[in-house]
Amino acid sequence: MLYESTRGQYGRVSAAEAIKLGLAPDGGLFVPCRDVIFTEERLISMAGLSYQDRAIRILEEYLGDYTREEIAACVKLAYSAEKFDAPATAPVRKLDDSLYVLELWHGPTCAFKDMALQILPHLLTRAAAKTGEKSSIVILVATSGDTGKAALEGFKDVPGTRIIVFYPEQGVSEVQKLQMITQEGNNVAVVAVRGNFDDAQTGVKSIFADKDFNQELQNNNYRLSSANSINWGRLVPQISYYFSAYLDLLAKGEVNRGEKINFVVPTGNFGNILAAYYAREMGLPVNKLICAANSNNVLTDFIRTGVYDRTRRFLKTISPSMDILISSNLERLLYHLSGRNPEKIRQWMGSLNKTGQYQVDETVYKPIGRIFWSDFASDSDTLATIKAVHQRYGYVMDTHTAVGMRVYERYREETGDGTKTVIASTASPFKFNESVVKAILGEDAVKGKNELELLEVLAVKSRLEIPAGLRNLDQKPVLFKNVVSKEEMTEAVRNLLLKS
Ligand SMILES: N[C@@H](CCOP(=O)(O)O)C(=O)O
Repeated sequence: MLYESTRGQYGRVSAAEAIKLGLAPDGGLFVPCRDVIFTEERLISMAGLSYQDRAIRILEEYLGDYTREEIAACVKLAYSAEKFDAPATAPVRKLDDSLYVLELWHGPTCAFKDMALQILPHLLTRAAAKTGEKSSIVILVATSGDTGKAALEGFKDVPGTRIIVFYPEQGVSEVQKLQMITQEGNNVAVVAVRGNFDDAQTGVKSIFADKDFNQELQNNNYRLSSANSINWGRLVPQISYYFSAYLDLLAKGEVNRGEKINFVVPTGNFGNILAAYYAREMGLPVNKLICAANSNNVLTDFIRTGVYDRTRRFLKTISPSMDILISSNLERLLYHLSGRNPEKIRQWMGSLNKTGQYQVDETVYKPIGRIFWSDFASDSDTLATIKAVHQRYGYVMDTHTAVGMRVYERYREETGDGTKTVIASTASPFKFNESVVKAILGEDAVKGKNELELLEVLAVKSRLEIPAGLRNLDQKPVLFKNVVSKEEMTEAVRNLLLKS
């Protein structure tokens, strides 16, 4: 399988090259050059397999220049019992006869990002070897909270790599921040940015685009790559869990052969839902992909109108990982739906850059309406949903998952569609415990307590164990205190790599 850039100004590359580069040098995103289709028979034959074996079947379709043994070795290292505290890796919980929750947060950092970032370092180091890379790979990450910690955990102490994570100084939860600034490892760095996630992501993308700086890095034996979902190696492992969820339902007799289901995906950078789109295109029986946004509802407006407009106030919400107005992965969807038209993509992305807006044409807008449905949930909706779900099902969900749940309720009210539905649960409730405790126990329960004290409160109330990765965070030394403006991000990278 070869990969091409959505902007059409860079040659086709192997999977290893695409993963090593992260972002295409013309500013585009790498996408597979041909479609991958799983027949119904093939799908059914995977129902009895473990998560690991299902993942191998998906990955080998896309990573043609890796042997099955190499993929299997990467999968085994990534999805082991030491790393994931659920035997099923990504278990599906049943809430009622037509509603299920796919828990994607049983990895070391308690967010769905582990599903990809536990395997990406193995894929990337092999990619470097396959492409004869001599330089150290420097992973630059922009995070709104979850990707950063998951990438640090995945890449810490990986030989031949360095990792630098930029996060919005005021834009992540206390737990998320502590997880990152206490990160140990001989190749890691964490930098706060005065600004929001979009500033951090735009800053990272402009470092990738800065030819002189990249040359300077090359002269010092460094090559940049990415661990955000702009990197195909981040996205492709995420396809596996949609297959796995469906196969679990099939294996348990919850769905019949060929029966379609809906997926609800809380999303900000459009990576998670794009992985679900690929799964659907590959033949997974999916009816609707329900895109759940928070009050930064740029994606909802886009899906409803075909107009992408980021010229609006950036809001800080209680689902901070989704506080994003520039959703990078939408570019891949538009590329596919426009019939792989790089001119159109350049036009729309150019307009987004210049004016903050673009409008897609009918050929793209129509299939979007057929495949996707979208709505958003405000913070008060989110809190009310956590409480209602806890009362109704005894199930505790985090704020991002609750956004998904609320949007699903609206979907049902509006469409009457009773298709079985799986909500992608993107983070452990312990990670956003302040809002979760407030929702379930009321305002007074959080008064005067920090998020680390609230872990205990939530553990008692939910009768769940505090995940290992979140315990004792306050006793770890803070190792990173650097704060920069978005204009200083390149200099921060230079200082970390070339001057220290
Ligand atoms: N929600 C993300 C933002 C970056 O998204 P990614 O999927 O492209 O890594 C975060 O938590 O950092």
